[in-house]
Amino acid sequence: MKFLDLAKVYIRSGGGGAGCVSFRREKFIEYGGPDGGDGGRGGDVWAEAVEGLNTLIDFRYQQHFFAKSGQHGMGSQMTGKSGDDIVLRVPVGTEILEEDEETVVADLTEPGQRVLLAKGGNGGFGNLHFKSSTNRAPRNANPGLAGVERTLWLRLKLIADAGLVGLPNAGKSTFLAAVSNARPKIADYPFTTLHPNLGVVGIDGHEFVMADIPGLIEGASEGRGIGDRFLGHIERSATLLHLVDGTSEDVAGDARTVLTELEAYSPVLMAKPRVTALNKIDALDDETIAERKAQLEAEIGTPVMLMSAVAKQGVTDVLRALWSRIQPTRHQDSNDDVDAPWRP
Ligand SMILES: Nc1nc2c(ncn2[C@@H]2O[C@H](COP(=O)(O)OP(=O)(O)OP(=O)(O)O)[C@@H](O)[C@H]2O)c(=O)[nH]1
Repeated sequence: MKFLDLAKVYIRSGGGGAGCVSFRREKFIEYGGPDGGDGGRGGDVWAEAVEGLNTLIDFRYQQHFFAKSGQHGMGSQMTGKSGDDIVLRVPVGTEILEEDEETVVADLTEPGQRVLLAKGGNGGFGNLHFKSSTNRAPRNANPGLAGVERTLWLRLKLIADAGLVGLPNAGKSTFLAAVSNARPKIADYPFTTLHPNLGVVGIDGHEFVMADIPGLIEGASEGRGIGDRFLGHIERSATLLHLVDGTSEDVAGDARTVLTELEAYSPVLMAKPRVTALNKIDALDDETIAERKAQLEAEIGTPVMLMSAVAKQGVTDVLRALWSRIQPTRHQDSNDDVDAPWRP
């Protein structure tokens, strides 16, 4: 699944139709009064958050959204037809920003939430409207109001329950593929994960969303590598899974690198409940496993779980540990009814 988290769209609401100047013309009726109808309203452009979407990829193929203008008014008091509204269907969690990429127009956090992005122009009045006691044959009508044109950014922050962090090649993609419905690209070189992937994980009858974030490297929070671009996606998640490659000679140093980056990027991320797992234990003998587990625990100061994504060893325990940290936040969400994480 390809993931696009930023999309630029050009929108325009429809202009209003012009009012009509017309007079009633019928046989045997002389000086029929004005009967010019009003112009139709132009179509609005709306955005609506819908469930079941988790990327903005559709907006890569279509970027222009122009609503139709209203039709002009006609004789015999006929109002012009209104232009149809257009609705941009976006994933829940999409922010809409002005062209400057900073000013927030809307933050769509609930399914069904709608925001008017550009209002269609009103139709102009036909000459019927201008009839008065002093002017029984008005020859004036209003033009319709013009539509509104805007350039906007759509920005999607993934709201995953669990975020996967670790150095490139720690095995994050392999793990996500092993435990979820996601099928990320897996390869034996760093930075395979150019786009974060989302997967739905099932454990003991519960489901949660896990996001695979491209590998962090030293200096990522200052803009090196590509991990930093995606750290924002996991800012709102309930917990993090830190995977450490057990085949590395320096597991403590690897873990330190990742934690330093998290700390530098955001204290919020650092403060999240975290599960740390030593991965790829299928490739190690027992002695090495024990040694590296001890080194890692000494470095981070919390217990380390043992796991192999490939051999599916220890995986269930890791998922249970994650779920035990996610569950309390779900409870809280349903009570407060605010900022509920997105559910597929
Ligand atoms: N032996 C062993 N190899 C593993 C395991 N998990 C992953 N690998 C291998 O490690 C390499 C990297 O795995 P990925 O899942 O692509 O790693 P990643 O952390 O997603 O890497 P980036 O996407 O580059 O950040 C691949 O060759 C995997 O086959 C495991 O449990 N055991």
